[in-house]
Amino acid sequence: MPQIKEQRILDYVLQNAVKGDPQSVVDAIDKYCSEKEWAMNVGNEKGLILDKIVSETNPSTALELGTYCGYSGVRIAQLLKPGACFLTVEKNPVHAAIAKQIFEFAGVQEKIKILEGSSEEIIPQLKSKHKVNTFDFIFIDHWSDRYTPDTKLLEECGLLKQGSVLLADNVIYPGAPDFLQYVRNCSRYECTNYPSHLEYMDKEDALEKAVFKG
Ligand SMILES: Oc1cc(-c2ccc(F)cc2)cc2nccnc12
Ligand SMILES: [Mg+2]
Repeated sequence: MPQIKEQRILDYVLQNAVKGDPQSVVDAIDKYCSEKEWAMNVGNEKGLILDKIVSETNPSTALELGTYCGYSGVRIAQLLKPGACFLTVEKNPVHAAIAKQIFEFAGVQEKIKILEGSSEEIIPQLKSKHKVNTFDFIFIDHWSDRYTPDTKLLEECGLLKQGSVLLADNVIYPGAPDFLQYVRNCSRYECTNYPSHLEYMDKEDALEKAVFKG
């Protein structure tokens, strides 16, 4: 019995999903986390909303804050057009290592680059070190107390352009009240709320989309 939950999730994927089939990896993680052990993947209900917004945005450049085991990274990567640049930031090296193996098994490792470290340390390096100009799409799913400071940091670092789409998970549970207050009261954002439920639970949650107006 592997010692940590994330390793057990990876083992379940390796034994139950189909190598090179991203959707089977997503489905296997959802099956394990709804039947065996809860984990903080965005899940299928919110995941379908994520899919719709990624497809509508059709980003050339995408950023994810909070990789965890790579569940949302696989969902996003499978929707990206060829040649799109997708970076995902993960502070926890153990989780980053699990996500790397999930991406490789799903066959999306060529589409996605994991940046290990804290968002506050990595965001200021994105233009210089990672040759990024601006992001078309950003999925915010790390720690809710970083949502607002990192959004401001993205603005200050010139990483947003007119039309950049920010999509934040967990704005109801665990909650990101200061982020909602910031983007909903800032004239530079056009906000839309997508009511849903906490992954694998009946608890209410929601995604918030904030489109940067420039
Ligand atoms: O989707 C999520 C859910 C939770 C979470 C934790 C504990 C609970 F009881 C309920 C929900 C934490 C998260 N942290 C970072 C990114 N996403 C998260
Ligand atoms: Mg989340």
